[in-house]
Amino acid sequence: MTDSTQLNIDSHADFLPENKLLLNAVGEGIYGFDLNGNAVFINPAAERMTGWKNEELLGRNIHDCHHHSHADGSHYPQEECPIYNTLNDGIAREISHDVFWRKDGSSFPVHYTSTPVYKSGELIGVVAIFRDITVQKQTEDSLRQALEQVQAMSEKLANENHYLLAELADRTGDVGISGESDIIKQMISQIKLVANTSSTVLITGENGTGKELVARNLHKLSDRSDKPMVSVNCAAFSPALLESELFGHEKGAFTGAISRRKGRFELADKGTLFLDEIAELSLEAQSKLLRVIQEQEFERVGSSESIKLDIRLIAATHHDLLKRVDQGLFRMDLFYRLNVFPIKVPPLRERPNDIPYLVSHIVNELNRKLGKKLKGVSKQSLKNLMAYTWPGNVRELQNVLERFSILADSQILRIPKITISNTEATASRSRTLSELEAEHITHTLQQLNWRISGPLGAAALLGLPASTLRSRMKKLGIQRTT
Ligand SMILES: Nc1ncnc2c1ncn2[C@@H]1O[C@H](COP(=O)(O)OP(=O)(O)OP(=O)(O)O)[C@@H](O)[C@H]1O
Repeated sequence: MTDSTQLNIDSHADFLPENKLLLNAVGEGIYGFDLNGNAVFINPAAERMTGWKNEELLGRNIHDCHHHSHADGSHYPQEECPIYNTLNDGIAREISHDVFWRKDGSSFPVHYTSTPVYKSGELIGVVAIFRDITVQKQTEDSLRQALEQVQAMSEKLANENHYLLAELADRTGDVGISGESDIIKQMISQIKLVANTSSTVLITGENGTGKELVARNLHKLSDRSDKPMVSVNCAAFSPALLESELFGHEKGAFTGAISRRKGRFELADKGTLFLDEIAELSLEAQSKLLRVIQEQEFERVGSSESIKLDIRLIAATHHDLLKRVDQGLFRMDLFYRLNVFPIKVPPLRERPNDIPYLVSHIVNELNRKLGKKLKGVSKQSLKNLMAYTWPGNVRELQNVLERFSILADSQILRIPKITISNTEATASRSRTLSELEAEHITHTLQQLNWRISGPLGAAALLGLPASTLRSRMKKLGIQRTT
């Protein structure tokens, strides 16, 4: 039997390597065993690794010195030792999950081979060659740990992503418009009809009715849904800033333009641009917008280079735009360009039957937001909510439910009758809108002990910024009475 897994030598003396220099030079530890399992040579690397000296082991059965226990400390009987098994059956072995023990009682992981040695076809001993694989094991362990961490992180990210997508789907999904009234069903079918075209849509409706929600659904149901929907609230910028916000600017186009900046039009290319509060655009910005719509191209502020665009435009306003046209505040040609497909979002008072659906949707959202386990509202509460006229529409409903959710001490919300104060007492004479508004604001303030701002303040309940509420109070002459 001659193959690469056995050593063949001519004389017993040859079992001791002729070239001691070579034996001394190799980095692997080498033990030679005779047929009785006694050590016949030990190289310096083996001495270094185990701490056992040549003279301590020569002529001895050394399993008990360096191989007496498994890594967990349990006894390692000699009959099971691969090196001694090679002595018995002459079969070479390669082992990588084992430990050798040092003289000082510590152990180290080893990779070793046990190779039979033959002389004239007869087995005369075994050579064991071993390597300390501590560093390799440490590297493997840290790699495994790193992989486990990466896997845990990737699972966490996947879960978060799933959660965020679910939240997003709930906020903006194609079923995110709650309501079963005919008027809402009709609006949803209009959305589905026009979503997948490139037609410009003008969404009108009172504050808080869901115009932005409609815009998100139009984008989501369109074939542009994998591209961004970029929103701009035209009321949030001064005319000069709005222009650079929409069209971007070149470096140095005006004081403060320290670098070139892309505008929202460019960012929305191939996607949807949602211009909220469109009635607030200055006449100058209206002219520019008209040109972009007509020519599908524009220039950055401070540049003469035209940039081509492919944009689906959606605009929204709570104003009566035709009235603004009459007043000379809005360009008629722009109005007609925007009003290609009008969608009117009905006020909540025209669809009280949607309130139960909205309440259930909003309570679910509040449970997530506030970490509560609310089940809904009581029957009487639902009646009370359906009897109210909701000047602030769905946003006001959200605010009322949030306020009662924060205060709730049971899983079923109890909401008292919500009234515009003194409605009954003065019902016989018709009142102006300002009077009604003043009464409603005063009543709300009284209920909240005249707190204006903060989550439990009147501004939040009325769905207005605190600054707007203060200016409305000033205008309507409302002062604290209690
Ligand atoms: N039918 C609906 N189903 C579920 N949520 C709705 C519905 N309508 C409105 N909402 C929610 O009410 C809130 C107000 O809606 P949104 O911001 O779309 O109103 P808006 O008309 O754009 O208001 P504003 O004119 O003040 O900007 C949002 O949180 C929106 O998700």
